[in-house]
Amino acid sequence: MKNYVVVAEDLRKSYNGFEAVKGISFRVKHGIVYGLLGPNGAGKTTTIGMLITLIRPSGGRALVAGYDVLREPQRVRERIGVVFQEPTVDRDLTAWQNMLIHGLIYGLPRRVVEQRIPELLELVGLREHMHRPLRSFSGGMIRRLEIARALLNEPEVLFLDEPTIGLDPQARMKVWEVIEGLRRQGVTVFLTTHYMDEAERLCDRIAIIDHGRIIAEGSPEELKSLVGGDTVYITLDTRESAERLARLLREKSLADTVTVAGSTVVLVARDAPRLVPQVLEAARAAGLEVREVRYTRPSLNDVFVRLTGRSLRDEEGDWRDYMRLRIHARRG
Ligand SMILES: Nc1ncnc2c1ncn2[C@@H]1O[C@H](COP(=O)(O)OP(=O)(O)OP(=O)(O)O)[C@@H](O)[C@H]1O
Repeated sequence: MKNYVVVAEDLRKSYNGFEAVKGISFRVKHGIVYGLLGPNGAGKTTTIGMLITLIRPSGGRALVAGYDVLREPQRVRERIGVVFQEPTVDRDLTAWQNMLIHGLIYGLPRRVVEQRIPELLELVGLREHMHRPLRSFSGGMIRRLEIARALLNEPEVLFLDEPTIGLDPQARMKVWEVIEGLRRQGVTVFLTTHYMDEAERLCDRIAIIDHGRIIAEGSPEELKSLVGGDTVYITLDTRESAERLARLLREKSLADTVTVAGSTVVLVARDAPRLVPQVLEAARAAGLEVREVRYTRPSLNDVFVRLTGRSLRDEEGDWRDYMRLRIHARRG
């Protein structure tokens, strides 16, 4: 257990008989960015709430920084940093004042806090705005300030609940850069998100959560390998050439599946970057003219669709659910 900063074992939460988190287990090692990825309502905020000791689990257990969230909540709180979905700053105060008050409430010595504020604001790119009231800050700047503030007590793990929700693309990018910087410095981060690009870019490991259950866990690469592989498209000059190449590739068993669509050979294989040179060499040796090669790698959304039959993208999910409801309504 010593190697892990966060351990959840069969963790559960019911709200008046409704089980929002249905017995989840995972372990987070030191120094990594760990993501809980899932659609709205999957149970992410409830899970983070239990880990940060704000929501009382109905069952199972969780250890954070080595302490039990139910039995030693105070010890847990001293060792974590938290940024909530909704900002919890005082907009009439400056960045510096917000941080100072937080540090003092935490019981840190004033001298230590005053020394750390400029360092941390530097880390999140806000040092030159230190003495401006937050009223003049954008949403992205406030989020970065909250990250800096949550680091004041040098937490063993930083919890971020949907760190870029509601931010414009540029502001999201800056928050991502801050999180990447923390990872380089070895800070352990536990974040929730429903954005798969965010999870894919930031996380070393991801647990995909749906309807209160973890349905898959692993590195982004491991998760994507569940989909079955990359798709490679090789376009030749004619259909006959494509069929000749397809026969050759089948004989060599280079790919899991080989099909022909017009003058294009379509392959599904585990590792496209390794396969493509071999395919080109086979084509060249047979005197076939390759006009275009491209490949796509599976996304985390493909993984989610494969596991649940639904898309992780909100709009699509909502639309599908809506259509399903309508179809049921008509049938009914
Ligand atoms: N205090 C509560 N009382 C009753 N039901 C709740 C409560 N809090 C959450 N829920 C329900 O539990 C389920 C999980 O909610 P939760 O907020 O943990 O999901 P989430 O994945 O974080 O989604 P979001 O990002 O939209 O908050 C949802 O169906 C939600 O309606």
